[in-house]
Amino acid sequence: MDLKNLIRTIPDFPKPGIQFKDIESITEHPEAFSHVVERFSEAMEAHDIDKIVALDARGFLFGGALGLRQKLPIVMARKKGKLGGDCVAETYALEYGSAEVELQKTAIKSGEKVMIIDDLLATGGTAAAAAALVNQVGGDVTLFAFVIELDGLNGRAQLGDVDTVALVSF
Ligand SMILES: O=P(O)(O)OC[C@H]1O[C@H](OP(=O)(O)OP(=O)(O)O)[C@H](O)[C@@H]1O
Ligand SMILES: Nc1ncnc2[nH]cnc12
Repeated sequence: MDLKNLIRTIPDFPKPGIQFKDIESITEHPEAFSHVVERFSEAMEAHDIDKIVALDARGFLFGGALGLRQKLPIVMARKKGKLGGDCVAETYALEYGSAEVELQKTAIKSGEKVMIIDDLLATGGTAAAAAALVNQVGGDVTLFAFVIELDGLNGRAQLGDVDTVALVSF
């Protein structure tokens, strides 16, 4: 499956100079989407994951599909103001701005092994903020999974020594 070739690039979105990698070019092809879920399934075999934390918004697609495939609970880390209930929050920088992400305090039980999943790793700010949230509520992040990694932005440096899988890099 040639995922790399399938992924559409939208030039100058959402800001001039950004080459936006559009994972909808994967989800609109069920065979490719299914291939991605199987690759993530393989990557998590070595980890005894208790829960999947899916990142807002495109990470929900992959986290949702993988969680169902693996019969694991899925929780959401969302942009500020969307979740409700008692939340922990972290602010982070993006390739094209900054944002704040939240997780419900009851989403993770102390000691649970967590996989964080998103469509894309760029600067690593989003994933690192999500990991900080999981840590704040007592969880243990043991795996990061991304469909795409943007090599030039050194996002992995933000993720410490936690196992990290990315299926395609640009
Ligand atoms: O590694 P980083 O530099 O943090 O960037 C990666 C994040 O940026 C994009 O999301 P975005 O914040 O644009 O939100 P969206 O998925 O809701 O469009 C992407 O889906 C990742 O979540
Ligand atoms: N180049 C990019 N394409 C898609 N999502 C992104 N998030 C941050 N940078 C991105």
